[in-house]
Amino acid sequence: MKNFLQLIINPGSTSTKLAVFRGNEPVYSETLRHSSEELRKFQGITGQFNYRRRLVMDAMVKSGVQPGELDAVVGRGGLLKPVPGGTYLVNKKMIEDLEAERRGAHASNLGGLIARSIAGELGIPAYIVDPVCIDEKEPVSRISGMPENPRESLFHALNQKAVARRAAEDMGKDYSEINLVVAHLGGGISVGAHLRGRVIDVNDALAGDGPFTPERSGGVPVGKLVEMCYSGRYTREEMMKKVVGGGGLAAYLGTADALEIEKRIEQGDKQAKLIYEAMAYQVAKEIGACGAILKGDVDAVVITGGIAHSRMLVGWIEERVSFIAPVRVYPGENEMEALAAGGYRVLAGLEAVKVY
Ligand SMILES: Nc1ncnc2c1ncn2[C@@H]1O[C@H](COP(=O)(O)OP(=O)(O)OP(=O)(O)O)[C@@H](O)[C@H]1O
Ligand SMILES: CCCC(=O)O
Repeated sequence: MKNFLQLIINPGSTSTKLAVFRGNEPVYSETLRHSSEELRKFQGITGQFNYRRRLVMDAMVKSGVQPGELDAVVGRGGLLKPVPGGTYLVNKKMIEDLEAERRGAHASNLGGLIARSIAGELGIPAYIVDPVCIDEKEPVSRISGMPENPRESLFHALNQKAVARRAAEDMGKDYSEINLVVAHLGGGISVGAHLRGRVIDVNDALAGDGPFTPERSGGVPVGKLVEMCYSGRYTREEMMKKVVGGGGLAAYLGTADALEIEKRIEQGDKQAKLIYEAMAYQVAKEIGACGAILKGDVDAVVITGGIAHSRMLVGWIEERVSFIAPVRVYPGENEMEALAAGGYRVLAGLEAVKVY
């Protein structure tokens, strides 16, 4: 393995994670937390660009790594037009789309913007890897029943692809020769059908599609939703908050923290158990749907994300889906490693860089 030095930047809604990787080893890592009071001072997400860039540069100084030694800067991206999976060069067109928030606002948009800004000054390439807008869906999966409102692909592509590759490796296979159902269970939830290395269907984790999550409503009865929107009882912002940010576990139980909910269940809270088990039920139902999409030809069901740490929740899911295929659990997310690996594959010439 060559010793390429990469700066990795992963902006989330409340934090910016950064790391420096030499080859595939992290030599420095830090999570910069941003309070909501701090972020409120800025105009939307793009308005946070200078603030977060400065924090990243300060952290670089602390790390002792000389910027001049870097071979590439890799950021997590971004709400762009739909693209196939891979490592993309951050080019002018991508910067224009990210700055204009052409597909929407998302913290990961800042990944490409900050990466390009730092790399540009150093005369080295900036990349993004497996952005949330990866779209490998089959045409049939896009039909929703409402022509103006097709089903789109917005999901935890970086972690889903990284964990799928890892599961394949652990099974002694190549990702491109097996079929997997991958469920990412975090603040948002996405469940994807991976057919020989392509995510041919997945719920849109941002639009209120699929299972409910710690803080999102997921798919709800749509007729009643329309009635609520026109009832005069809620503003547009209040309705959006019910879908993303204040839905799911947070709406029923007042917290999005699965650990806190498990504590309540252990103390005998029946309502907490009902709602938490319902989330597992909906995830299992979505996994079953992906099993049908793959025509039952599934090599493994893979469960990942922060909540995959939970034996209770994973146990409930396993009870319902283990008939489909063996269940493999990879708790947490490996986004920093996945970004570094994507940059490395291109720097080492193992994979061609994609152009947006
Ligand atoms: N050991 C654990 N057992 C159960 N739940 C856990 C554990 N550790 C974290 N969680 C839960 O995982 C959830 C957060 O997951 P994660 O950190 O993957 O989300 P995120 O990164 O904020 O969002 P996303 O994954 O959608 O990008 C929270 O509900 C948290 O309580
Ligand atoms: C769309 C996937 C990332 C997120 O949940 O914000």
